[in-house]
Amino acid sequence: MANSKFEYVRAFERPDPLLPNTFIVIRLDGRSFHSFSARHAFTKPNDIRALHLMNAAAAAVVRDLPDIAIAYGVSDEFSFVLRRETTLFERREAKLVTTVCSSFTSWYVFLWPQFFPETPLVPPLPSFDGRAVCYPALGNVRDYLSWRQADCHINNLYNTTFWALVQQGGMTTQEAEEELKGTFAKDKNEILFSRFKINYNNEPEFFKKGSVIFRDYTDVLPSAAAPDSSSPAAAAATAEAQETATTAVPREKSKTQIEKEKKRAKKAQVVVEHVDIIQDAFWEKRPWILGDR
Ligand SMILES: Nc1nc2c(ncn2[C@@H]2O[C@H](COP(=O)(O)OP(=O)(O)OP(=O)(O)O)[C@@H](O)[C@H]2O)c(=O)[nH]1
Ligand SMILES: [Mg+2]
Ligand SMILES: [Mg+2]
Repeated sequence: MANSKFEYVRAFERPDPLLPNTFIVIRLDGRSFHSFSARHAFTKPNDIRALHLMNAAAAAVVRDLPDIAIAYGVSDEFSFVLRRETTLFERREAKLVTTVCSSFTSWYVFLWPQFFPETPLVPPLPSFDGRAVCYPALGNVRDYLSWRQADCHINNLYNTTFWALVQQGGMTTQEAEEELKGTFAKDKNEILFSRFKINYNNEPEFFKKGSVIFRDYTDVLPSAAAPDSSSPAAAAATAEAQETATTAVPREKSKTQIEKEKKRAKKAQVVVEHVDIIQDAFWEKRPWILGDR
């Protein structure tokens, strides 16, 4: 069809590709969830139904998009980490962020009745903002996820103590806030234990650690954790490491390799765990998550 005289407006659109060869983290956060949670009578400090709903929506997004290597969620936020070599949507920022954000929101609303059968959604309906950040090194992504998990711990310890003072200690919210001003973690642990017989260490891992979602390849790929160093694959990996040590050219994958990986990703189970991702153990056990596998 011939171009219309209006078509020149297209030239005003700006390309927005994200930096190549970097991990892409897309973080979503619920809009005004302070009032949304009150309007829907979430239990305090943690509403297990709401957290399961967040996880179910995030797991559905991870299933839809095999390029997501891992996701981490706490409270009303979720971070999705895309593989360094992803070419999904030509790495266009707006397309990536809006797709992840709107799919997540759709799933959240769609699944709501399963998790809140007695509580109909009341407008303003839930919405989420989203942003993308590129991280060049694996260490940066590890630190990003550690930052979110450390935040989860700090907030959960504060909220658990705050609501114990209010719900069990009979304080007003203002009094509880005053009581906790300037306290350190050990003080909050002490308040919980001495006044309410709560040992913070025994609180559910779900609340203390947040939720980690990833594909579990242990059944699909038994050798993932310990590749045989004499295998052709290991030799190729060494050759590639030597090459990238001098050139750092982003690795192009063949179509067959991409197809193979897609099939493998489809077979793998998407799991939700509440585990430490700050220490090395989680990553050493699952090298495929942020590595090249
Ligand atoms: N009661 C309850 N509230 C929760 C729970 N999870 C999240 N929230 C609420 O959601 C808020 C999330 O915090 P923020 O994301 O910083 O604040 P927000 O109100 O969503 O505001 P914006 O993100 O700036 O739009 C918390 O402060 C809580 O009030 C929960 O499990 N139970
Ligand atoms: Mg929010
Ligand atoms: Mg938040």
